[in-house]
Amino acid sequence: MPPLDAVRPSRAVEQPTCRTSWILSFPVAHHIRFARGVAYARVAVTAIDHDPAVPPASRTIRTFHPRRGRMSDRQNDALGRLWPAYGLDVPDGPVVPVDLADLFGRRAPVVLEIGSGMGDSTAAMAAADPDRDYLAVEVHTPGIANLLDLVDRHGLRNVRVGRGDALSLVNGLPEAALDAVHVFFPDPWPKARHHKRRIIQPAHVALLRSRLRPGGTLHCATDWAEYAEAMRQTLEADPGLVDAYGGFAPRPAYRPVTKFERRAITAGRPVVDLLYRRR
Ligand SMILES: C[S@@+](CC[C@H](N)C(=O)[O-])C[C@H]1O[C@@H](n2cnc3c(N)ncnc32)[C@H](O)[C@@H]1O
Repeated sequence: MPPLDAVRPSRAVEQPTCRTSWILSFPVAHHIRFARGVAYARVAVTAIDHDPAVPPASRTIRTFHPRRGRMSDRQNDALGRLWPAYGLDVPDGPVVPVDLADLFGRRAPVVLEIGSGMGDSTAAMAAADPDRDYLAVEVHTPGIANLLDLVDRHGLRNVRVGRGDALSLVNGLPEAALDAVHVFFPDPWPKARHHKRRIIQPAHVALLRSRLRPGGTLHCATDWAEYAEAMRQTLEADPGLVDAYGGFAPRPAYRPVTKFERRAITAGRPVVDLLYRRR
């Protein structure tokens, strides 16, 4: 079996059509279910329970760049075959409740990985940690397809892949639903006028924290020094979080070194980890 980071994209691809895609009209909420490996949408009329302490995250300012992608035949095939069983479309607009036990077919602690890129870290961590479920969220289709291919090749049953804005997905999760949230090497948006697009900012952190169980961890890593300091200040300022390490932490052994991180190391940019717990 090839190493987890051996896949290289090589061919242009259309956006996939997914059996879980649908258009929603407020106030009817739709509920995602998986049965016998097939995803389908069910109409439910439950109201969504918003935490009034959490300011709504902006729906117009995106934290990601639109990117074109190329995919290998293998990734195309993985996307077509595995999306119905492992994929979760995250629609824009109205909040859609996500039932994690339905999604994974069991009740286990869930790790949310925001911006999973090509999915190498997610696949490696999920393989090493079968007692927890991993929900990766990405907007970049080749990365999603690559992760599905890794899931297939490594026989991972504890991974699901969301396609869309992670903040929309998090809004649809119940309070305290997550064991951990990973935000590894988020886009740094270095220009001052773009800082509002950073994923680690007070409103987003409050939202993420609200979905962590008490004691659950928010783990961020970055190679961008100025963003690292801004992250530290933002996480310190959140009244519901406590620094689990006491400043920048060394890379925990469970976090694999990704291609992206290797590039940063080669370029001489030090990498820092930040680990905070929900009180
Ligand atoms: C710089 S890459 C890092 C990828 C990966 N974590 C790694 O370490 O290799 C950041 C990724 O986050 C994704 N991203 C940014 N904001 C997102 C959001 N709101 N929802 C889903 N994905 C997002 C981007 O598409 C991009 O692939």
